[in-house]
Amino acid sequence: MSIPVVDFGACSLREKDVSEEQMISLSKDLETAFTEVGFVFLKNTGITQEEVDRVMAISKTFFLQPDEEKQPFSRKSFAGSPNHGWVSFGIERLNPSRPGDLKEAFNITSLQPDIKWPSGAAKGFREIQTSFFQRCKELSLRVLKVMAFSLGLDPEVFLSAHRFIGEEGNCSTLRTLYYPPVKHEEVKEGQLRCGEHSDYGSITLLFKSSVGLQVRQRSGEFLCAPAVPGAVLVNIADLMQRWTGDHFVSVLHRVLLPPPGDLSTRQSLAFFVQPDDEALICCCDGSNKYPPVTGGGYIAERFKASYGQN
Ligand SMILES: O=C(O)CCC(=O)C(=O)O
Ligand SMILES: [Fe+2]
Repeated sequence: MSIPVVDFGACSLREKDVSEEQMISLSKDLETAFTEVGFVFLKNTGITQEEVDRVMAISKTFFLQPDEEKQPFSRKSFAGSPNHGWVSFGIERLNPSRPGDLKEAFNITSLQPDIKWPSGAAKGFREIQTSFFQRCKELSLRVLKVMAFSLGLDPEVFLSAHRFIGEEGNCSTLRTLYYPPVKHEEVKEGQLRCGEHSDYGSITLLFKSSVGLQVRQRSGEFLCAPAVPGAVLVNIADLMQRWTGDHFVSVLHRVLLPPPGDLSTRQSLAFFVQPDDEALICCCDGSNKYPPVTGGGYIAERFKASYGQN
């Protein structure tokens, strides 16, 4: 089955109210997508292509600077926010059995006033990224509400565990990714732009500049995600699968290399939604299939498993 495209217009950020009828129809569409594929394209979310382009443009300006300019913002150099900051090229392996991913990234996890931000050539970076973070937060909360409705749950069930997105006590992250041109003669065996992985938290919003993303289907085969202009790709992450007793599925995905000779760059923006650190996540179907876990505890374990001591 391909990734469904759903019109989210009724719940768009431009709308204040949504009728019961619209909610029923939308929630059915999301439920089907999240149980069968784990991914959905949402059209008419209220987040415009111009907004996305602005974030990508300032991000690219940052990434194209020499490494010395980016070094002061390295991940791990922000006390109290270990995931915040710049991840240099080739360092991360989302699939630990492959060589390093051919990408660099900047994670925006902390919006605290004392955080140091890039300036100079990347003037405006802070304002553009933080305002996009807030837009993604608003959209995520709307999606979580429809998801709860689709499961016949109290609409607050997910929202009440996501009270502090963008504040202390919640590690939701806006990650801007840059994939430079691929020099095929230097690529190691098995190396990709981004190795197979599933995301950790509740849901992820993904905005991308071009094709290359593949999503694993039930059959085990990887399916190319098409370009759907203006749409936001939303996927279920691991903690949400656990939360729903495996009803919604979190699936592997990866980013392939471009064909030899194609020297284009690629960019994407991922908004990783995580529950609050203190939120207690119990299977929402009452099945107790998995023991309760706190949002913060679960994420810390996952980071430990994939990064070890680094
Ligand atoms: O760049 C992309 O299209 C996907 C990135 C991704 O899946 C991730 O960073 O978790
Ligand atoms: Fe991902």
